[in-house]
Amino acid sequence: MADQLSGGMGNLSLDSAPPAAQHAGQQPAARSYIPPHMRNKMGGGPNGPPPAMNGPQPGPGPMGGLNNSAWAGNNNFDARGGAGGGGAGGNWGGFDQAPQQGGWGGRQGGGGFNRNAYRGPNAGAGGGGAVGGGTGRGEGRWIEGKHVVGPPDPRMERDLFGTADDPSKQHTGINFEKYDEIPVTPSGRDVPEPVLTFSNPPLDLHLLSNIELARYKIPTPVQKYSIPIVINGRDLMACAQTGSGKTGGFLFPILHQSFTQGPSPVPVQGGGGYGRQRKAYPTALILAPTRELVSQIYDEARKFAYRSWVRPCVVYGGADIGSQLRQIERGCDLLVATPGRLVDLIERGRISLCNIKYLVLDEADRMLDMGFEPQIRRIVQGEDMPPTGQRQTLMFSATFPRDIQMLAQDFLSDYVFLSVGRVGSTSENITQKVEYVEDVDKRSVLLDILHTHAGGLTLIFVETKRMADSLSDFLINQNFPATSIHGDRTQRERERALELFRNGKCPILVATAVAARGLDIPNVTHVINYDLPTDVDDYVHRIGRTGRAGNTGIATAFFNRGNRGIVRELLELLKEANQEVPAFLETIARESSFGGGGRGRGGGGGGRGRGRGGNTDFRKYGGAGGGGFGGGGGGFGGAQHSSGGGGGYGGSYGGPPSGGYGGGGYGGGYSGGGGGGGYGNPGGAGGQSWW
Ligand SMILES: Nc1ncnc2c1ncn2[C@@H]1O[C@H](COP(=O)(O)OP(=O)(O)OP(=O)(O)O)[C@@H](O)[C@H]1O
Repeated sequence: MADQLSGGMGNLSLDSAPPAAQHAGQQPAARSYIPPHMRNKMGGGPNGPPPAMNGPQPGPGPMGGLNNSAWAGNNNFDARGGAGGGGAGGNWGGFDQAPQQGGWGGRQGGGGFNRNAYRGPNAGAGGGGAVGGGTGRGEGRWIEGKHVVGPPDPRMERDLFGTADDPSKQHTGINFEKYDEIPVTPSGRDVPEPVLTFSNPPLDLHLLSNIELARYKIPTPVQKYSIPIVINGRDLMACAQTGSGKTGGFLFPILHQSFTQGPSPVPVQGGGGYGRQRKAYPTALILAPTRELVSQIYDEARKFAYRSWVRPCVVYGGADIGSQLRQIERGCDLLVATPGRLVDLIERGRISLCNIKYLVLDEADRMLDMGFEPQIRRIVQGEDMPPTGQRQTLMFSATFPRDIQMLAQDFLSDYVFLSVGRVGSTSENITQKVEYVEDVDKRSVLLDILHTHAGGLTLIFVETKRMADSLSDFLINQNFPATSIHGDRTQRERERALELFRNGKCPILVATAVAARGLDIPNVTHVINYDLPTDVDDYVHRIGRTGRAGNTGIATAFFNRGNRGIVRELLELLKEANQEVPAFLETIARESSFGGGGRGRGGGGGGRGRGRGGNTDFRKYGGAGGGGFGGGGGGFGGAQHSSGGGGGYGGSYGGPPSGGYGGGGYGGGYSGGGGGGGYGNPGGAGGQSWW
């Protein structure tokens, strides 16, 4: 019974009387925060619990759980407080306004019933009582309209935040301060002024204490803008360089809002009963394309939600769904998910999106690109998620091609577009080298590089899963400590490979594009594009696995005529980032522009509106031109992918946005003859829908 009760109700975020919405900048939680400098003065060590003031007393004892019939739906039940056990509740004070009868205890045994946790009569279907917060390690609660921060947990703190010299955590590099020089171009109606520091106001004090634990001193440019934009209730599409802190860019304002506004009530019809099929009602949903990336975002969310009422959860495919369900049942306020697994959980009736206030699409262009669009549409438009205008939608990526921006509009309302860094540029923290290497020579050139490159981690990108395996086998045979990661490996194998890479036991990782986006691994000093991707945006993301958070890195690409499809864009990119441009690239670019064919995508340059320059707010610049390349391409694109119709996508987008995609190139070439304008659903290469 105790088991059933404790934890089992955790996700019943139920509240009849939502806390009075706090306006941005108000700090209701301030009382429960004890600044680090005060903790010592109050008697506790820097990490130890401060002494009790008027804070919660120990839990009410072994039978605390069922007091006052909370179980029967009679209101007085703190969902996460756990009805079970009781008694073990800690003795942590320090909240001068905290309840008298609380109890901090373990999720399983502690907490007990908390009279003061009652938050209103609308107990809803399951009688699941008050909202917000747990009594597990490192968790806080939302009680009577106030955020009551949980007690510090030194061990958890070490796990989450590491120590100052921990090599497994990313540390800012020598160029971190230079981020401040990066130009930021916001566009849209009434863009709020950026914040310059991590401070209160506007940010919640408890969030600030977590940011301090993470040793972040100043916000990165994308964070400076995203914080006030989101706090002011706006939607956002943010395009910022790889490794420049986009994760914090969405987590900080969402957590700030959550800490100040508290949880949302679960709808009465919500089916949040305590039967076997319990449903979670997260208020924030973060979608990302790969398992590794959602895990990483989840880890970040745990850091910044530490000791708060917000409980982050993560779900992704390829892993045991049972344990993910159990995790969700213990409480799920901020959900990080891959689209496929989320759809699965929705179909099983275990997650409702009706309470979503914040929707984040990380790596949004990838998410809306090939493969993911149907699931995203289903999640965002085909279920019970509140529509645009009633939720905030945030999209982040280092690249935002215009065609994807067009598509993304369906999910946004009156949004601000943020472009950080020169348009679509890569970071100058990354030294980019391009070497001419024929396919047959790639292995030996790679060995030369690996022999001379000392120290740090090396990430090698190849195009196919089979190549990833065969190249890593080859390297192992050559006595290089290598491993591989790709979509055909099991989740365990993928995790293990990343772990070995991260901790330096296998400092060489051969990867397919699955590792291209978002992964934040400290000390990756070299990225090698053994096979170049066909899309220059993919190249941008891949090389962005190095040179993060102001650190420096090297990116080497093996280029030969088979890669001429991206030669123009690559050239442009190198110039933009002040990199050395080898003469052969110029030559091949010239050849290409005289009709050398190419590989469809952008053979003639740009097309599809994706050319360099495709990362500006398309509302501002209209659909025209694909960043200067678009118009001219004509027929190159058709050569390989198009079975008819020709035209490639050279025509690009003519005309202003309202005029739709003129020119006709886009729909045509890539799909093999769809032709004629529109950005329909060209059935691109490999039979995969582009959308
Ligand atoms: N304000 C900050 N101060 C110091 N370090 C920061 C700050 N913000 C983020 N970081 C660190 O910078 C690194 C890169 O951040 P993050 O992974 O969010 O980058 P990103 O922009 O999402 O990159 P990508 O485009 O590759 O996904 C992380 O290790 C993060 O901890």
